[in-house]
Amino acid sequence: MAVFTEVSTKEARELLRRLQLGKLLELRGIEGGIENTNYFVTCEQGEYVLTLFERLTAEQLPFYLHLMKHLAHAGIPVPDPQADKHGEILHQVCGKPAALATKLRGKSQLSPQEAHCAAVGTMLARMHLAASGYERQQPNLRGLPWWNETVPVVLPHIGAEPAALLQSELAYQNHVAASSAYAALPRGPIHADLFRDNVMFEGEELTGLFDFYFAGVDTFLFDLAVCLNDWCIDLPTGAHAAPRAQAMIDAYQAVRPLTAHERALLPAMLRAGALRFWISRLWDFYLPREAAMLKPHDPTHFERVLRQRAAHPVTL
Ligand SMILES: Nc1ncnc2c1ncn2[C@@H]1O[C@H](COP(=O)(O)OP(=O)(O)O)[C@@H](O)[C@H]1O
Ligand SMILES: N[C@@H](CCOP(=O)(O)O)C(=O)O
Repeated sequence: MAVFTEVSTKEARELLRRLQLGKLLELRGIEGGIENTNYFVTCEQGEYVLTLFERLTAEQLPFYLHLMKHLAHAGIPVPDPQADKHGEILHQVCGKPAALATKLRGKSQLSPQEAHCAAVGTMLARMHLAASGYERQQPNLRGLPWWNETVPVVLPHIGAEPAALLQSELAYQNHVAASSAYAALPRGPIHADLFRDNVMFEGEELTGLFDFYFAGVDTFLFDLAVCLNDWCIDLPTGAHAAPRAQAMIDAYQAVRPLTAHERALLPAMLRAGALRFWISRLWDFYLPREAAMLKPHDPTHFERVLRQRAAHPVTL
């Protein structure tokens, strides 16, 4: 379940009144997700998703919500946060920061084929181009500084062999980040967590991207690497799935061709993407939040992906 905070119909009605969206017809808690409280809200004006932010602060949220609005205006199918009569899109519900955004149609495609991977590649590149015009700045809060802070926190919990890999990979990524090739990578606002469960499909048509709450300014290549590491691998082994990866990369490049530096650094960013989620999963696993936290994701999955990426670099 992902209802950490119960929202009453009275509170939902009050929000709809402020947003002038008409009468509440249905309020239903959403089971998926691990970060926030989510409800489907049906009202006279349509269907929406109400999110109460459990971890992110009111200072961090405007970057994500305005990015979603910017992308929605640019024609990217993302949830569009609804404003009150003052133009405010960050609200308060049950004393927590909250947003009400349009509901996307479709459902997650958890067993993607080449056509789905191509659709993600196309939309990711379109999103990067559209996001380039977004002016607010916020770094990827799960980027290299967070890895450097968090690795020492999780190290005491894991065995000698994974600990050695974690430390050596972190050293390698610090080295890459200090290089001139890395400094030359195109960057802008990225989604940074575009896994299979954050994309909607109807058949082979991609109908939406959501869950922008790990977004931040980082390299576009890192975003592509995160997608390749989830959509284009064999999940049980973590091995690269070449046909799906080629479909995603070709579709991405048809919209935004990769630069020479991006092509050269793809193997390093595939390792960076695996390291990022290995660290966050270790952190969630060994230092879970109190109360209603769900079963954490398996950290060893991204250890396997990282080992595969290091042993079999993918070159373009
Ligand atoms: N805008 C949306 N349109 C349709 N469904 C949504 C939308 N936002 C969230 N959902 C549904 O809610 C679930 C949980 O949302 P998610 O953003 O992944 O939560 P969390 O941030 O807690 O991980 C998703 O799997 C999806 O089914
Ligand atoms: N995609 C991440 C976890 C983030 O969860 P989400 O439900 O908010 O996308 C992972 O797999 O570790």
